[in-house]
Amino acid sequence: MGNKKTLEGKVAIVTGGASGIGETAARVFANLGARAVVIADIQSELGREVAESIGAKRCSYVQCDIGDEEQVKSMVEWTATTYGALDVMFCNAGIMSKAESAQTVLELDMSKFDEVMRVNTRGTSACVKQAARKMVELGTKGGAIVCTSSPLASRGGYIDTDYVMSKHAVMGLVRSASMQLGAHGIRVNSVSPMAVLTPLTRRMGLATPADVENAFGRFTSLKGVALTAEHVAEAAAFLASDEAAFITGHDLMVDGGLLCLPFFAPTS
Ligand SMILES: NC(=O)c1ccc[n+]([C@@H]2O[C@H](COP(=O)([O-])OP(=O)(O)OC[C@H]3O[C@@H](n4cnc5c(N)ncnc54)[C@H](O)[C@@H]3O)[C@@H](O)[C@H]2O)c1
Repeated sequence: MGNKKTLEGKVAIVTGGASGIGETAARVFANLGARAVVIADIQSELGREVAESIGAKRCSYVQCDIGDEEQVKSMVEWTATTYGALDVMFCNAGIMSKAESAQTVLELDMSKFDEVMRVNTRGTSACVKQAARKMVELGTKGGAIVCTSSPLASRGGYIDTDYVMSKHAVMGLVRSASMQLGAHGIRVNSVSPMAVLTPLTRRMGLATPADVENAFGRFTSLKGVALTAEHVAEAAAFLASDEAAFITGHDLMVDGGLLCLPFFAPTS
């Protein structure tokens, strides 16, 4: 990353900013000149620590369960009132069912399904809706909404059916919102990272770069680079910045070529 302050003066919200990709995004956004970064999460201790380490002048933590629209609305209102603007909404918070539940269609645990949908689909929708309403109300110029999706939103899954479905829904949201909000000058895009080491992947049993390489290395064409949360955060920052001023409705794959691989290997 260069020294360009591509988010200079912007006020940004990062949902799920207490850990993983969101935490890194909060730091990257601040480094890129964001005037204020609001971390919206349910892990209050972690979230406050991250905000303090970025600096009280630039970063705040707000307790917010994105599955509850009223909490999202209050958090967005608080941000706009405290900092006088809302330029960027990074809808990044997301969950997977616990590792012990493979969530294949035949074994689908519907209560786990409901929780994944409540956060990933309903919660992300509430975040896009409330951020967009506030941007429209404030007459924000160049408002940008970025969601964290997944390459799994473009394919079926052997397992984690609920998670795969939830990310397909996020893509429907991004595409529809980009069409509907374009008239207000608001761009809506997504980033789709391949497996990157975070607390989420650790809960799935992937704890080291070697674990990720063993599990997914053969599925990427790009060799010699390990995906990091910084790569994903920088892709999100690009989409959030004015450098992406004519990009909307786009899903930016950060997948090392995963989705470009052919279905069949050459036989000779
Ligand atoms: N890590 C990966 O390999 C990977 C790959 C593709 C997509 N993603 C997506 O990236 C996003 C971030 O995941 P991560 O890997 O950083 O995981 P993570 O578990 O480290 O971070 C997710 C954050 O979201 C927060 N969160 C969970 N439920 C919430 C709720 N109801 N309201 C507010 N915040 C909530 C958590 O507290 C946590 O801080 C998710 O949307 C995930 O689906 C991750």
